Formats: sequence, structure tokens, C-alpha cells
Amino acid sequence: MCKMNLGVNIDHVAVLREARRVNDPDILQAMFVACESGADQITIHLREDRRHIQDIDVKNIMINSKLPVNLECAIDKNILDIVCDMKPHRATLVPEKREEVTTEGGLDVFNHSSKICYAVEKLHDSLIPVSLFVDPTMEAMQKSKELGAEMVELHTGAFANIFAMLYANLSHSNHSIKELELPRYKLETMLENELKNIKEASVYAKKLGLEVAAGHGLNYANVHYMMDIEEITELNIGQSIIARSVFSGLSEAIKEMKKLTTR
Ligand SMILES: CC(=O)[C@@H](O)[C@H](O)COP(=O)(O)O
Ligand SMILES: NCC(=O)COP(=O)(O)O
Repeated sequence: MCKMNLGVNIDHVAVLREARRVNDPDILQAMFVACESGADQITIHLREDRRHIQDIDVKNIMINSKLPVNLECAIDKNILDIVCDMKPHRATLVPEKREEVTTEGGLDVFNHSSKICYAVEKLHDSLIPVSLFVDPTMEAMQKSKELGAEMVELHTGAFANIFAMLYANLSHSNHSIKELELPRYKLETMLENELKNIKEASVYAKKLGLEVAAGHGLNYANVHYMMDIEEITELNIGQSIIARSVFSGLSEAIKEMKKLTTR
């Protein structure tokens, strides 16, 4: 069995900070806690709209991190210039839409191949290894190899959404995913198919000599499926870890404030 590396995505600490535009919670503290707690990598996404991570965060994290930094970025000239300047241990190219809630799907490696090829070459010129965040299909693995990437990160969002509709009572909440409102037996088949796609894409990517990571929407209930796919050697997980930390820390935080406000 290969070792599985955990990349901890700390973007959502910055989401909370940006809600007040004060330096609390401190992204560097999140990075130190991740490092002390056994993370193998720090993952951050410098979005074009700067909704969470800011340029100064990338700089501070690059200066202070004892762990490798995986910097996710869109194929945009200004962003790529910043990434080349910051020299992270790896850049992961991801698709971005300004109005999206989160990254919806992988890079379109077929229709945007010349832009992607240019970005890969530019990053390589700055000695930065490149991963492509792609949907789990054999064709995308083949194309990623042709485009010169060293690694792929399989977008597990579709898998995670189907899992949530099946097992997290999402269908009964106002966050229900309308496109997935189907009978359970259909969702079960869809989940099986999605896992098959992830497995087949991983096997093929490894055969092509690509390193294989996976991420997006992975959480405490669904991550075990990824552990069964031995070709995957890295998981990048963010939102669920930050969400879980609220409840592992909320009680202590209230008690501490209660002490300060008791006469
Ligand atoms: C590319 C990816 O999957 C992560 O960067 C994720 O997108 C982070 O969260 P946000 O989508 O909220 O920026
Ligand atoms: N690339 C995926 C990632 O970094 C984390 O995604 P999520 O766990 O926040 O959905």
C-alpha cells in the first residue's frame, strides 16, 4: 500500500476572516496548526476574485510553511505571474467562474488545450511542477499527459454530491441538488459509476506516469472510498475539516468567553 498524503486546504479559514476583514482567524496560525497536526501539505487557492486567500497570504505562507505548498490557480496571466513569482512547491491549474459557489467540474482540457499548454510551460520555466484539476475520465488523463503535467487531481465533486444526496439527507434540506433529485436506486447506480470512473482514471493516469491526487467535497463520511483506490496518493481536503473544527472547538471557545464575562 502506498502512503496517502493529506493536503489541508485552509481557504475556508480565510473565508471566515474575510467576513469581517480583520486578521481573525489568522491564516498563518491555521497553517501552523495544520503542520503540527500531521498535514503533509498546505493547499490554498488564490482565486481571481480574492474571495478568501489574498496575495499577502500566499507570500506569508510561502515564507513560513515547513510543509510543501500546493497553490491552486486559474489560467489567467496576472495570477500566473504571481504564482511564478511565489514559487510554490506545486501549482494546480483549476477552472474558475466568477459567479460559482465553488469549483464546478474539472478543467476543460480539450477546448482550452492551448491556454493550458502555455500555462504549464510558463510554470515549468519557473521550475514549478504542475498538476491539472480534471474530471475523472480516461480521455482527460491522456490529454493531461500530452499537455505536460506531472500530476492530475481528480475532481471528486460529482461523487461527493451524489453521496450527499444519498446519505446526508441533503434532499430534504434547502441545499438539495435539484439535478440529483432521483430515486435512491438511481443515485446508488450513479455513485457506483462515479467510483468506477475515479478508479479507472487513477489506474490509467498512473500507467501514463502521472501522480494521482483527488479532492473536492471529501469529508469524514465519504473519504474512505478514496482510501480503497491505491493509485491515489494524495487527497486535498478543506471545507469539511474547517467545518468540523468549529464543533471540536466551539464548546471551549464559549467556556473561555464565559470565564471572561463572569463577575
Ligand atoms: C479547486 C478546489 O477544489 C478548491 O480550491 C476549492 O475550490 C476551494 O474552495 P472554494 O471553491 O470555496 O474556493
Ligand atoms: N482541490 C480540492 C481542495 O483543495 C479542497 O476542496 P474542499 O475539500 O474544500 O471541497
